[in-house]
Order: sequence, then C-alpha cells, then structure tokens
Amino acid sequence: MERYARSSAVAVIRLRNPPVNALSVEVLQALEDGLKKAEADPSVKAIMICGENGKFSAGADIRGFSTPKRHRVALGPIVSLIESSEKPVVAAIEGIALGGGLEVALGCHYRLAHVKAQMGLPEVTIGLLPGAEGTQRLPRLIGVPAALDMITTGKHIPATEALKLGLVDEIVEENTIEAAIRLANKVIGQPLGPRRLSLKPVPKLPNTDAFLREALAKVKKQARGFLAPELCFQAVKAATERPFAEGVRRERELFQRLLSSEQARALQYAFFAERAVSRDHLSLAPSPLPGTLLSDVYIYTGLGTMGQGIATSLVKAKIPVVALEQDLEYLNKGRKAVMGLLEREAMKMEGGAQTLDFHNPARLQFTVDFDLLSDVDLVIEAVFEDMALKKEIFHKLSKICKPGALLCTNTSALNIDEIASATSRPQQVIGTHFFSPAHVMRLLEIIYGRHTSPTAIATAMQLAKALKKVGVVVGNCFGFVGNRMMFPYVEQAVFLLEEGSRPEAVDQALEDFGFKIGPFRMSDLAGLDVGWRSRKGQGLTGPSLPAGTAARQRHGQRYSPLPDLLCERGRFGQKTGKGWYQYEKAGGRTAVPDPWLHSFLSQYRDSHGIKTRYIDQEEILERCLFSLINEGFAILAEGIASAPEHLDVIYINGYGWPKHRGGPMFYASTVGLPHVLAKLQKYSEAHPDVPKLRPSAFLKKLVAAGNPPLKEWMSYLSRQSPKL
Ligand SMILES: CC/C=C/CC(=O)SCCNC(=O)CCNC(=O)[C@H](O)C(C)(C)COP(=O)(O)OP(=O)(O)OC[C@H]1O[C@@H](n2cnc3c(N)ncnc32)[C@H](O)[C@@H]1OP(=O)(O)O
Repeated sequence: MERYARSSAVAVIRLRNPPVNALSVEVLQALEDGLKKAEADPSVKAIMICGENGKFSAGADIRGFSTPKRHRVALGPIVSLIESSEKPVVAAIEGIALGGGLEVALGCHYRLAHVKAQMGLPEVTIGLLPGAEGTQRLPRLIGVPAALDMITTGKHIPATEALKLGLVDEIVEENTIEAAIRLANKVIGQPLGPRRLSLKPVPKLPNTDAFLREALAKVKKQARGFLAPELCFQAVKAATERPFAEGVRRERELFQRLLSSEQARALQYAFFAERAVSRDHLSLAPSPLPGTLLSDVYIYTGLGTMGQGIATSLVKAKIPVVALEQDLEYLNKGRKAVMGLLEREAMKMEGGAQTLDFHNPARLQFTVDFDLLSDVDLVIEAVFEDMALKKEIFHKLSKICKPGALLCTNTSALNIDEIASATSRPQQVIGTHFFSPAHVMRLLEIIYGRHTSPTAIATAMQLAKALKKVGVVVGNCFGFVGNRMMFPYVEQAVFLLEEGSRPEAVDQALEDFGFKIGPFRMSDLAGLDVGWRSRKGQGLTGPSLPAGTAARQRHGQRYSPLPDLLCERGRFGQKTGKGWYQYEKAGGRTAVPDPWLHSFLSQYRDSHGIKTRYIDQEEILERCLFSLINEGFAILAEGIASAPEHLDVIYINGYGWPKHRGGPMFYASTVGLPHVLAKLQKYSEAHPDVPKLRPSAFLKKLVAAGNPPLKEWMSYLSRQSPKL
C-alpha cells in the first residue's frame, strides 16, 4: 500500500508482477495485506487499486493452476474483502483487466477505465470459468445476456463498449490514475450499499427460462465437446436462480470440476505453446532485414483468392501494399475483390474505412508494372501452385528487386530450394504458407530452405507478428508440416469409404471429436479439383499414368482412385454442387448425403471385390488421427520441426484441430504413446500395403524409453536442424 500524495486520504494499491501483473500467490497476498492495512488506518478514507506499467491485470497466474502453491491464497475471498470494505474502493483500469483482474475490479465499488483499455473474462479459453465470484457479480451489473456472452465466449471488450454495458462507471482519455484519485476523493462518505454488487438483484428478463433454454442450445452447438462454455453457462444460470452466496458455492464446484479436467490442461498447454513458438524464432536474429516493417512498402504478386486475402491482411496491419497482376483483366477482378473484402473488414472496425485508409494509393495501389518492384523491401508471391511459373517469377524478382529485399513464396507444398535456385540470392528466399481465407486464418507456416538466412527467418516471423498471425518456422519437405500430416489423415478417410464407411459417418466421427469440419466436407469446400491437379502432376492419375497400372496400387502401395473418379465425373464439391455430398446448387453450402454417391461406392466395392463391413467410430478416429500423429513423429525425427508444440500450434491454428484437445501431439501424450503405438501396429498388420500406418521409429523409441512426458521428447533425438 502506498499513498497517492503525502497528505492524501487515498491509499493506492498497485498490482505489480511484470509483464502483465498476473495475480500470483505473492501478488494476492500483497493485495490482501494492503487492503487490511488501508482498512485499519484511520487516515485512509478511500482506496484505489491500479496496475503497474499501464496494465491493470491479466488475471490469475495461469502457470499457477498446475502447482500446489496456488491453494494457499484464494482470490474469491479477497474480492469479497474488497467489496465489504467500509471505505470506497476505486479500480483504475488501464491496458487490460482480464479474468481474475476484472473480478478484482468487480469487487471494487467504482470502476474507471482508460478509453483504450480492454476488459474480459477469458477463463473459458483456458478451459476454466471465472472462479472468483465473477459469474455471480457480472450478471448483477450488466444483465444476464451480456454477462453470458462475455463469460461463455471469453471475448475482450473495449472500454467504450464496457461503458455502454455499465461495466465501468466512467472512461477517460488522459491520466487514468489521477482521474481515479479524483473520483475516490469525490465519493468519500457516500453510502456503499448500492455499490456492492453482491447485494444487487440479477436484472429480470421478460422470459428468463426461454432465454436460458435458447442460450444453452447455442452454447452446446458451438462447443462440440468443449466442456467449459457449458459450465460457464451453468454458473451464470445459478446467479438467476440462487442468492449470491449459494451462487458462489455453485461457481466454486463448477470451477473445481474444470480445474482438474484434461481439457483445461490442454488449453493451458496450447496458450503457452503458442507464445513459446513465436518467441523461439523471433530471437533468432538480432534484427529483421534492413527497412523497418510497417513503414516500408510491401508488394505481392498474384491477386487470386490467396492473394486477395494476403493483400487484405497486409492493409489491415497498416502495411503499405503494391499489388501486382499479370494483366489488366485479372488486376481489375482482383482489385474489386480486395476492395470488397476491405469494405467488409472496415465495417467491423471502429472508425471504418477511414481507419484502414485503403482508398489512399500510398497505402494500397494496384499495378501491372513489374518494374515497380525495384524499391520494395519484401515481396510475397501468391500465384497458383506451378513450379515453372514460380521459378520464372523468382528469376525476374531476383533481377529487379533491390539487394536486401526478402522474397517470399506463398506455397502449400512446393520445394523452396527449387524456387530459390532460380534467384541469385537464395539466402533471402523463404516460404510463407498462408491459410485460406488469408485475412482470417491465424496460421502462417514459414518454411526455410537450405540457404535461407536466420535474418530472413526472423523477418518472416516479424511479418507474422505484424499481421497478428501465429508464425511457425518449419523445414522444407513436400507438404511441409501441416499438409504432410494431413495427407495420411485424408488417405485413411478415403480408404475407410472403400472398406464400407460413408462420408457422413467419417465426418461425424471427426466432428464429434471436435474438428470444425470433417475431411469430406472440407474437401468439398476446398474443391476436389485441387488435389486432382496435384495428383496428375505427380503422375498418380491422368494421361501420364502408365497403361496397365493397377487401379488401386501405385509404386507397390495401396492407392484409392475414388477422388479421381469423382473429379472425372465433374464432382468438384461445393463449386459444382456435387462432390462427396450434394448441395442445393453449384456454390451451395448445405451438405446433404447423396444417394448417388452411396450406390456409386457400393458398385465400386463390388467391381473391386471389396467386402463391405461396418466400421465403428473408434476405428474411424484411430486410423485418421493416429496416422496423422505418426507422421508428426516422423517430422520431428527428421528435424523438419523443432518441437511437438510447433506441430500442435500449426494444427490448432490452421487445420481446425479442437483446441481443447491441445493439438495432435499433446493428444497423443494424453492417450499414451504405448496405446498409439499398439493401435498403429494393429492397423499396419491389417493393411501392410499402407506405409503411413507403420509406426515411426521415433514413436517406438519413445515408447521403449518408458513414454516420457512431451516436454522431454526432443531430448531423445540426437540430430536437430541447426536453423531451428
Ligand atoms: C480463482 C481465480 C480464477 C481466476 C481465473 C483467471 O484469471 S485465469 C486467467 C485469465 N486471463 C487470461 O486468460 C489472460 C491471458 N493472457 C492474454 O490473453 C495475453 O497474454 C494478454 C494479457 C492479452 C497480453 O497479450 P500480449 O500479446 O501483449 O502478450 P503475451 O500474450 O505474449 O503475454 C506476455 C507474457 O505474459 C504471460 N502471461 C500473459 N497472461 C498471463 C497469465 N494470466 N498468467 C501467467 N502468464 C501470463 C505470457 O505467457 C507471456 O509470457 P511468455 O514468457 O512469453 O510466455
């Protein structure tokens, strides 16, 4: 506890625990001590709580949830202590007030926030609920619908919205601390009863039961097996049904249930994994390439679907863009699409189009003039996946761009070294694999080639950060990390159809597991023709396939021609109205099981002498997931990625892997590596012509070593890539 000024009647309690003032056991103890001291000091007439360094608090120390020490001091009783103070307590919210931080503020009698502050109860995102009485106080303050929305989604809200909701009493543009002191002085002596949220009733709704029924249905639909949102709902519901103290008891019960759950462990692992992955590579080089990001012009070539999303993403990050296309027709099409995307993005933002300023040619210009590239710092090439075309472009870029410019290629599988070989500066060539839609998806897979310099890697990581994306650095191999792990997963899904399953059964099993979308719905969305083109390019199908090749064998391994057969019949998925499912029209979105496909599958099995069998959910999950995980172990062993956390971050942010399962490698660690190995051995014996089911040597090694925890896996490998 300190005084604002020597003779001030306002005691100041400052939460101090850099970088985000997390409420560690020590901070909580100091807060309790400070409150008691202020309460006992007759010269103190009011109390102000604020955070050090312009941040109120990011809430409980997440690392503490897995240590026994946290049980020593509980936040809930401290929040009650604040509220029951006989002296007015004012929260001065700067920067962030999240989770337990906001719960502390809810215990205060007054809340004043800086206009740029953000508030939220994001516990749900780490598998928990606000366990310091927040689920009981917030609905009393802002009403059930708004509280439920904040608590079940965990979203951060800006101070302006908090003011509208009544979450804060006042917002200020200048010095928050001084304003809070003024407020504290002003309210000295005023009655505190009406300011104590625990004493307020929960505002009534016209039909609470109907509202809660609908809200629960919505929460359940979105959760797909994720427990925390539903338990958050139950805690808020308790506030509508029980007196405050009983509601708090219910909140504690639910909190304890979540705290000990595997899902909370998975989400907290994912939280730190994401941060560790970013930190690892940002520290690779002392500084990015010459020319500071954000102030220099970026250029990218190609305005197809990916290019449009990338341009939008750059403009949103306030990075000046010059967009290049090969001719005016494509340029005009691309311009229209990008402007449309930006209009929509601007509508979601405060300040709209003015904030993004995309009509300003200094921010965004469109051109067909390649020579404009001579002075840019960074190029992102985003033409379609054609090696010859990419090499031609990189050869030109190498001649035109200034010596320091970083040359990025947006590719999902092509060889970075081969692309770099077309330039005179392979050390400055790097892969940047964006995910579609590029202005929405958070993942950026960054692929270094044999000659890529550490500085180039660090610059690409800076770019990811500037775009508010999660950059993950990986080595160069076909499909890199994400798609390489996806190939066996999709392969198994198709083999399951051959053996007797249906697209809807496979999708359902994986969606019940928590994937946003199953493999067949995903394939229909992305377009079956994309894979078909790639397989034709690899000589697996199409005119270059040698005559007499067995229909279901390639290079001595099992192959399914099913996707090719669909494409030959013009079934490309949503875009043609038919694929693995049927749709209401070409471009339709609603997938409906297709009787034609079912009879096509039956005929296919008959014609190849395949006996149809019933395949249960367990087999669907094990074959799809364990083959994907198996590839992950091979990737780690080859040094393509530097740690299992990297694979998990890629899968959560780029492939719709359910975050509450922590990513594929974390999931493998939770089911146990001996179990994964045994299942792979079983399926591999049943399908000896499928190499991707053969357990990886690294997985076997870890099992032989006694199933060590995930954190220790990499210590069992002798070889690591020098760049990772
Ligand atoms: C019974 C009481 C129950 C209470 C429940 C809770 O309060 S649970 C905690 C709820 N709070 C959160 O979930 C907030 C999590 N943090 C964030 O969302 C973000 O970190 C941020 C606060 C918005 C800041 O984001 P920014 O991008 O600026 O920085 P980083 O994310 O990189 O974070 C900086 C470092 O701080 C660490 N950190 C952040 N929050 C916490 C936390 N609550 N506990 C512990 N550590 C936290 C973060 O890990 C970074 O450090 P690294 O060493 O780089 O990992």
